[in-house]
Amino acid sequence: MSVRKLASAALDGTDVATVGNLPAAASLRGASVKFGHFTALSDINLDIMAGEFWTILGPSGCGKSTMLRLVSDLIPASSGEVRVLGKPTEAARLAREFAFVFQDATLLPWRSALKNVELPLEIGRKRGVKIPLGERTPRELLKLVGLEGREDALPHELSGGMCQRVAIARALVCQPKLLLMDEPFGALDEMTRDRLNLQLLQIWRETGTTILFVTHSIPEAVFLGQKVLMLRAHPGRVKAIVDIDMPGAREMRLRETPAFNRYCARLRDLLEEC
Ligand SMILES: Nc1ncnc2c1ncn2[C@@H]1O[C@H](COP(=O)(O)OP(=O)(O)OP(=O)(O)O)[C@@H](O)[C@H]1O
Repeated sequence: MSVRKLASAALDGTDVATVGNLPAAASLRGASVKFGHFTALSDINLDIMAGEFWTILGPSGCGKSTMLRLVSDLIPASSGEVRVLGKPTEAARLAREFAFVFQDATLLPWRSALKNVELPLEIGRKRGVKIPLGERTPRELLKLVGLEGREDALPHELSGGMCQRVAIARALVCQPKLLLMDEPFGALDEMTRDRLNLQLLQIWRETGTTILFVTHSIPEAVFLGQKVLMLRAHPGRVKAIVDIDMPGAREMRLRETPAFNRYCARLRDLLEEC
């Protein structure tokens, strides 16, 4: 069964943990998050299948970041269940099944681009964690994100977009099966963002990593996502899952097509209802 069919089965309500041999990259069953008396996320049921690219949209404070923090074991579910690659989130974290990219690149300023990318491997070795030999070395990852020749540059010698690309290379160094991205390009200018969108799609195709990507930008969500998850607020719940079905390559030209604009208009309407 293809990944796409598995995804459809999941969305039809089939228990994907038992569909075929492929576990969902992330699976949430009745998951809720409470901070004291405040419910940030309520009864979330989702299956994000291996290899898919999901974008997450929703009004400010609806729980987009909370959802990524929940999946990445930064916060526990107050009720319900969350699994990553079939494992409880803590086991998935310890097995380095996922990696996180934040809006701020959070590079160590005294380390070169290459040394920043190597950091998770060094930390892993010091902790005695066996890290699988990557298909790509840190140098090759810097090439993949378009930074060949800048390996020795310090973060202050790089632009914001370049620092974010180093952060993506660093996130990929332990070969995560799931990449969680919280507004990674939110602070960048539009042209840089567009360029990084194209590059991220190329990385996604080449690595086969599942991506969960939070954004405030409807065009960005439609351009990148195979599926857009729309959350509504108070409490954070799933408002809609919209399949983005646009044949052909995702190129910048796509943004001028009627199909693209129709998806944007539909999501704008959904957002207004949230
Ligand atoms: N540690 C915390 N303690 C208490 N409340 C929290 C905590 N973290 C998040 N919240 C609340 O949970 C809700 C969801 O927050 P979250 O950051 O996930 O929203 P978001 O959709 O990512 O917002 P934005 O789009 O503005 O970044 C908000 O009302 C927020 O104030």
